[in-house]
Amino acid sequence: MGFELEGVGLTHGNGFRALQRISLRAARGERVAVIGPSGAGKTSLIRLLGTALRPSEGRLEVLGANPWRLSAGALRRLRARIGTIHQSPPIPPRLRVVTAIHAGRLGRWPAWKSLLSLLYPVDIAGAQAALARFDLADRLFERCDRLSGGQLQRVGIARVLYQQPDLILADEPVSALDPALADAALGELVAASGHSGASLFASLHAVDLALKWFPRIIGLRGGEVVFDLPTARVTDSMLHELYATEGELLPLQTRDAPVRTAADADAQPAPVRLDHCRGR
Ligand SMILES: Nc1ncnc2c1ncn2[C@@H]1O[C@H](COP(=O)(O)OP(=O)(O)OP(=O)(O)O)[C@@H](O)[C@H]1O
Repeated sequence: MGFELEGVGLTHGNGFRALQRISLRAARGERVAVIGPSGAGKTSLIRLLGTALRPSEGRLEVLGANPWRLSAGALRRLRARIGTIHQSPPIPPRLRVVTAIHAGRLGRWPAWKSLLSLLYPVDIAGAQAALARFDLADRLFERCDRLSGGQLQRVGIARVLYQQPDLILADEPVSALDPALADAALGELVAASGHSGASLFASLHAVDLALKWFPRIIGLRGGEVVFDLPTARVTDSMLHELYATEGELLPLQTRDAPVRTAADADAQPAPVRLDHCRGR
């Protein structure tokens, strides 16, 4: 099993209720995208699955275990099986790319190897192969603070693939990339997760990318699941309803409808054609 949530709610420390009545199940190896307007609770849900946050109520299992009933050692081992791709990778700026990639396996390597990897890169070929997937093999010894935001985001994806986790959580993994690169990087992530058999759960701002690369889509709004469907059954009207609070145009990576300007304010929005981006 990838994960299972039953009646899960999350109230943040300031009393804000970010998630409620969440019941979801994903099988091992499943690929699921979560979409929804800003503030819907996508990041909160990913942080719950990554065991960074503890549910305020309900039942949560990740990779077959309730993280909050495990001993400290077992929780550490579970976390080493989960790879999280952050929108802005938490990578110390002065670190070299090769060390940032190796950091993906620190939780899996024995202590001596982890320590050695900080002093001297222990698996240069492995790190280079992970970077090559994202056209960054030549940046292996670059300092991370000399990379662009988009390059750093791809290093963050490469690091998680190098980790070889059983569950990949991706929070807006390609938000800093231009459309062509975003599509290619997401394609690599999908291919790599398919190859390794890891479950992939990603939040995506761009609806067209979600429809193209994921066979199952969860629509989240106001901390609740609005729909949870195979991609082929998600209709354009469901999508427009999900994003109703964000205006009439859907957030797309590659927009083929004209962008609405103030001058168009009274005009009917052009329909967004989504058929071409469904299904892979
Ligand atoms: N640590 C926190 N303390 C209090 N409220 C929080 C905290 N983190 C998130 N929230 C609130 O919870 C709600 C959901 O936030 P979350 O970041 O999960 O949404 P999101 O769907 O990922 O949004 P976005 O697409 O803008 O990143 C928001 O209203 C946010 O302000």
